[in-house]
Amino acid sequence: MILKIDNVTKNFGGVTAIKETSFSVAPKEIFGLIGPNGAGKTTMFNIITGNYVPTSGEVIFRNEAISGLKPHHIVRKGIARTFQNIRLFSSMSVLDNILIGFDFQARYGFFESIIRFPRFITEERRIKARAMEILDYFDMSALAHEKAVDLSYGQQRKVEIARALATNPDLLLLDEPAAGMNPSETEELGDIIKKARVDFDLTVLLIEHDMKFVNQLCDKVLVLDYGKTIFEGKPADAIQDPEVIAAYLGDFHND
Ligand SMILES: Nc1ncnc2c1ncn2[C@@H]1O[C@H](COP(=O)(O)OP(=O)(O)OP(=O)(O)O)[C@@H](O)[C@H]1O
Repeated sequence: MILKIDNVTKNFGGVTAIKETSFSVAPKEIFGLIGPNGAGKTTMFNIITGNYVPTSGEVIFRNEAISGLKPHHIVRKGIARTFQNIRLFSSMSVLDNILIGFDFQARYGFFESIIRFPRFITEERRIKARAMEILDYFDMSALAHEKAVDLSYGQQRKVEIARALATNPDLLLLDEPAAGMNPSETEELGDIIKKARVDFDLTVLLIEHDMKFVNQLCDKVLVLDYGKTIFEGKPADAIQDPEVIAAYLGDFHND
């Protein structure tokens, strides 16, 4: 298993956002975390990425306990994420947004970067070339010098994913990647995620409300309700499960 959530609980004052939750994600799996609003999905992401420390329990990534590590250390270990609300630097170019993802990887020191030692310049060229390759992979190289804010919503979501991939992760966390997308953008996104899993050797953990998307994309899902697991298994079985249907108040039948 690449990721193991071991009996994690997270309390905020009197609110228990996650209660004694355990699950494991296998390498190269596309794993969906689903559940109604307030179920604890984003809290779980924040625990995995080091933004929150669990009240109890442990997050194990590639056989190493990582709970309590700072977010930038966790990125270095190979976990990247996107956010529910797009967090691009809107007035910066698409390329510069991708380059931010590379920042932590740079192998030069502070003084080298000021004096612009040859090693710094070579490294800068290498990183730019790699960023352009990633943009090309997303069919967006023509947009490299556009401001992020001038892109469509679907394109901005793709840039966010591209930036996360620039950190060279083994595990990619996507928080509602299809939110606000139209059906054709959603379909394209699903294809990209499946393709990137192979081409970037990725494991994907995603939060999503669009059950059609989840059903087509995810190998496995975990359904949370009020911080507790109510279902774990195949998405096609989840949407038939009475407890899951009750928790979502029949939402699945709306599309
Ligand atoms: N920083 C915080 N302080 C206090 N309570 C919090 C905090 N973060 C989350 N919660 C609470 O924890 C519970 C779970 O919230 P969380 O955002 O994880 O749910 P979610 O499943 O991601 O919901 P949504 O689908 O609406 O994003 C909610 O009751 C929420 O109010």
